[in-house]
Amino acid sequence: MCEMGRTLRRRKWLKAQQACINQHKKSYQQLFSWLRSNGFTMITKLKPALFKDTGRGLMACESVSAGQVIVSLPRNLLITSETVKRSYLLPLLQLYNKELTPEETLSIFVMCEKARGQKSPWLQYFDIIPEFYSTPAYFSQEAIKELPYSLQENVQIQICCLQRSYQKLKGLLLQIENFFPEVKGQLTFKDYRWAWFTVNTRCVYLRAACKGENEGSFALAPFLDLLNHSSHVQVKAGMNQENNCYEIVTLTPFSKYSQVFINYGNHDNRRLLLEYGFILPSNPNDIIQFSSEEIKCAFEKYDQLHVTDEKLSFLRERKLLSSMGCSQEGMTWNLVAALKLLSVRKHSREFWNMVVYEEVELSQQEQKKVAECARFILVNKLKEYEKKAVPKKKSYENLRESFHVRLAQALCREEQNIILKILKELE
Ligand SMILES: C[S@@+](CC[C@H](N)C(=O)[O-])C[C@H]1O[C@@H](n2cnc3c(N)ncnc32)[C@H](O)[C@@H]1O
Repeated sequence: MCEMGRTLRRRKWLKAQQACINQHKKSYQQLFSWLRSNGFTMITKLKPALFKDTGRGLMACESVSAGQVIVSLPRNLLITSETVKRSYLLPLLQLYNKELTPEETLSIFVMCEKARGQKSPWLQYFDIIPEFYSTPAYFSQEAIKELPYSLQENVQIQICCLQRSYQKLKGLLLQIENFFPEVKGQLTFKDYRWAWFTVNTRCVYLRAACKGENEGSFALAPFLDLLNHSSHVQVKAGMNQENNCYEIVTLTPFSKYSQVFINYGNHDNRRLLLEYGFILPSNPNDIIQFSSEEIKCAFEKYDQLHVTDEKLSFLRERKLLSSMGCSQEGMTWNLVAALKLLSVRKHSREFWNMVVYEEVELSQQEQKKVAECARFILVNKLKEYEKKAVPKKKSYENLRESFHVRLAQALCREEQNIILKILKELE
C-alpha cells in the first residue's frame, strides 16, 4: 500500500515536472538562440530532459568519451562580481557603506535582473531557472521537524544568516528601488532568498588557474548549470585561457541518451540537502556524526565522570573530537580512537597517547567495552530516527510540502541504513 502510494506520488510529481519541461520548450529555444548570439557553440550535443531520479538535467544526444569537453561557455556569458561591477548597480554599490560578500553581490544582481524582466539582457537565462528550491530553508516547520535534530539547527542558522544578510542590504535595496522604480516591490526577503539559493545551488567556482581578475570567485554559468551532480563521475573544470571559455572536461564517459553529470564535490547528504536541496541514495560521502556528548553518555556508566571528561579534553586538544562518526565503510578513525581511549582503565596521558596513535592491544574486557559503547551510541542514534518514522495521520495537501517531507524522510532512512549496517557488522 505504502509502495503504491509512493509510486502514485512519484508519477504525479513526474507529470508535473513533464508539464514544466513542455511549458519550458519555447524558453529553451530562446535560451539557445540567446546563447548562440553571445558566442556559444555546442561542442557536445546535450539537451535538457527530465530524468526519473533527478528531475531536469542534461541528456547526451551522442555518446561522450572520457576527456571530452562537454560544455564550453564564453566568459561574457558568465555572471561574476565583475559583471555586477560593470553594471548599472556600480554607483550604488560604491556609495554603500557596508562591505558585501561575493555571494551577496551576485544575489543582489540576480534579484534585480529577475525583477527587470523584459529589460534584462539575461532574461532568457532567468526564464529557465526554477521558481522555488527544495533546500530546507524553503521547508514548512512541519517538514523541518522531519530532519535529524542537528540538521534542524543548521537550517535555523542558515535562515538566520540569510535574514541578517538581507537586513544588512536593506539600505542598498531601498536605494536601488529609488533609482530603478521598475524593480519596486520585487526586492523582498523572499526574492532575496530565491536569488541567494540561485547563486548557492548554481554557481561554479573560478579557480586561481590564472592570475586574472576573477581569481577565486564565483560565477553563474548559463546552460552549464543544468548539469546535475553524481558522486560517481569526475570532471575537470576551469577557464581555458586560450579561448577565454569556462570549460568542463568529463573524465567519465556517458552513453547516448543517458544523463550527463558533473561532480559538485565530496558532499554528504546533509550538505547536499542544506545547500542544494537533494540527497543521493547510498552516498559514499555520507558520515553520521556523533557529538562528544553522545560519546560521553555511552561511557558514563563505566567511568567516573571526571575521568571521561579528562579523556574528552585530551581528545579535544588533539582535534580528535570532530569527524567522530560512521560511514558505509565503518567507523571513522577518530571515533575508533575515542572509543578505545575511553575504554582503557589506565589513567596516564602517556599511555593514552599510545592508545590513540600506536597499536596498543586492548585487554579483552576493554575490547568488549569498545564494542558495547559503539553499539550503545549507534542504537541511541537509531532511536532518534525511529521517533521520526512514526506514521503521521496528516496528509500534506500541498505537493511541494509533501515532497519536502519525503526528502527529509529519505535522508533519515539513508542514515538509518548506514547505522544498521554498522550494527550488523558489530554482531
Ligand atoms: C546546478 S542545478 C542543476 C540543474 C537543475 N536540476 C535544474 O533543473 O535547473 C543544481 C540543482 O539541481 C538539482 N540536482 C542536482 N543534482 C541532483 C541529483 N543528483 N539528484 C537530484 N537533484 C539534483 C538540485 O535541485 C540542485 O540544487
